Amino acid sequence: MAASGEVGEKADEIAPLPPDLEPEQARAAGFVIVGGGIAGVTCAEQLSALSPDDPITLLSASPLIKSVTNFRQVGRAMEEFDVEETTTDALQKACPNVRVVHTLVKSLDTDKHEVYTEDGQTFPYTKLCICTGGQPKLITKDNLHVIGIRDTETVQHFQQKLSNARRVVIVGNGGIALELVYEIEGCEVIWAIKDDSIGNTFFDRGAAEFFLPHLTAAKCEEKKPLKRLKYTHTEPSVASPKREDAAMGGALGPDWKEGWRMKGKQDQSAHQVHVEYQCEVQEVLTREEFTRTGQAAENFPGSSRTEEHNDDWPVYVLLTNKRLYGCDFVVSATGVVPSTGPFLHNAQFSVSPDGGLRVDDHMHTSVPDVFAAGDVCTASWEPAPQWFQMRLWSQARQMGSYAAKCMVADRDREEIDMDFCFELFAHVTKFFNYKVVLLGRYNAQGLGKDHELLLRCTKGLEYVKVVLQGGRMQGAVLIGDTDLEETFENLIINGMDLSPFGEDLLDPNIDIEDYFD
Ligand SMILES: Cc1cc2nc3c(=O)[nH]c(=O)nc-3n(C[C@H](O)[C@H](O)[C@H](O)COP(=O)(O)OP(=O)(O)OC[C@H]3O[C@@H](n4cnc5c(N)ncnc54)[C@H](O)[C@@H]3O)c2cc1C
Ligand SMILES: NC(=O)C1=CN([C@@H]2O[C@H](COP(=O)(O)OP(=O)(O)OC[C@H]3O[C@@H](n4cnc5c(N)ncnc54)[C@H](OP(=O)(O)O)[C@@H]3O)[C@@H](O)[C@H]2O)C=CC1
Repeated sequence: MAASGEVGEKADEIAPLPPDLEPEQARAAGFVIVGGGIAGVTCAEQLSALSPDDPITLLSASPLIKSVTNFRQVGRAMEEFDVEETTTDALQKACPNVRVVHTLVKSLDTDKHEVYTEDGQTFPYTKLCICTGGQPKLITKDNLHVIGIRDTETVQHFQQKLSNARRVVIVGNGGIALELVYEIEGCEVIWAIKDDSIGNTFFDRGAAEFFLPHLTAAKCEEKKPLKRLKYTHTEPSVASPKREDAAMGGALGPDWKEGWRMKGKQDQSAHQVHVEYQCEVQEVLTREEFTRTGQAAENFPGSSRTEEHNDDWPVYVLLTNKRLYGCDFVVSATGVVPSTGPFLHNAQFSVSPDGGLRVDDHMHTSVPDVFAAGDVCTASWEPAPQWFQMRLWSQARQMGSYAAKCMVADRDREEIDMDFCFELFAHVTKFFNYKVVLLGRYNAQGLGKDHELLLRCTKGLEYVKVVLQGGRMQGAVLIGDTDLEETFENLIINGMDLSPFGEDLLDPNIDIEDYFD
């Protein structure tokens, strides 16, 4: 089973070449960051803290930028925080040496150390950090019936379409799909996934079984929210997806559904989710195409829904299992493509097969003085055994902050150690209104067959899975209020031999925390 984050490849081509600028010359041009998402804003804030007298320019295509609030370090690698969309004034007030410019970057001259924008401005830099995020990787191009979700505008568009919809097809088995199938009410959902269990990106078949009843039940009563997010509706901008050459706004993140009504045209509030397992989309046809090609029910013998052929749907989705579904629109929740557009004209960039700018263990790209952080980059260093990259809010924050430290150290020609957060993968989130904590190689990613799993599950309450190899904990999935995350995080980091404990490790009658104190 594949997790979306694969272990990085060796960055043998990446050879950062610090310029021969004297420190004073270097200071004059200052730091430039492209992108006002969480990676870019965190990078700017950290740079400002480390280098309060140097000019820092943040170029962002979106008028609103992201800010992290209520940051809580809940373990050595685990963190929780709220996210807000804020105005550029707020950042400039908090960090007086940061100037935010609302503009779209068009190109870069890495020899001259200059960034060019579409409105004709030139920004020289000493050190540049690219934090341009990503865009939805859609199953089709330029099909008005197939939409992706990334920023505030795309959610608005989705919400508007949903309000008139009777049925929607959701494609993909990752974070967005998991959240949508839980949130959508008053609209039938056909969920098409490649795998044989739901939520494959985040958990295994056991955890999928735990969540399955929630696909058809009414939504759980809201517990205390894990995180709160404030989003402001924005006007179309240089970040508008309506413009062909535009960048998107900053990606949504924790609790992005709050404040958005996800209701279709039908009255009932219970979920109506039908999962089509082990299939992909073969074709998306408009009503006209469907009629023109003379499609008939007998062409789709596998389809269990013969009414598709009589009903007048705006769009039809043919799956590889030969099932056919008419629907009002399709959500392609099929991952992210790094937004590297303006930078790839510069052939010096080493790009990973997933389209990200390859960065070394100091967040340096293959181009001198150019760093990258967040969704746009691909971690290309030899990772610690229990860390891998996943395009997540938490990693965007961590990379942005670490990139800033590396930029300052590089300018000052100092050595810097890698941040501890890259020692252990840790993700705290919420699915189906349950707290979900993922630690280390939680899905035994890259461990081969030589590992064992310990499981504990109480239906409707909690699901705990531990991945062990050679008696040592390599990863864990904790669903529900298990209170085990800090202990397990320590056990993974310490690499203690747990074989003497056997299955007692998950015995609910043993207070495991006391055991290891
Ligand atoms: C619907 C949704 C829900 C999510 N939920 C979670 C979650 O619960 N937990 C979690 O950890 N992660 C979540 N994520 C992932 C998380 O939001 C992203 O990993 C993270 O926001 C990436 O941050 P970033 O700063 O790298 O990129 P982005 O937020 O995409 O920011 C990129 C910025 O660059 C700007 N830009 C792009 N091109 C240019 C250009 N040429 N010139 C100038 N500016 C430019 C954009 O306008 C934007 O401001 C979610 C993502 C989505 C889409
Ligand atoms: N709570 C959280 O932490 C959340 C995080 N996010 C993040 O936001 C980003 C975007 O989310 P999302 O779009 O869901 O991306 P994800 O990477 O989470 O999931 C993408 C899913 O789509 C599948 N897929 C890819 N291509 C196709 C295809 N052509 N046909 C069918 N299925 C396909 C992938 O399968 P495979 O892996 O086998 O290719 C995977 O199951 C991600 O970085 C995600 O981590 C989003 C929402 C919530």
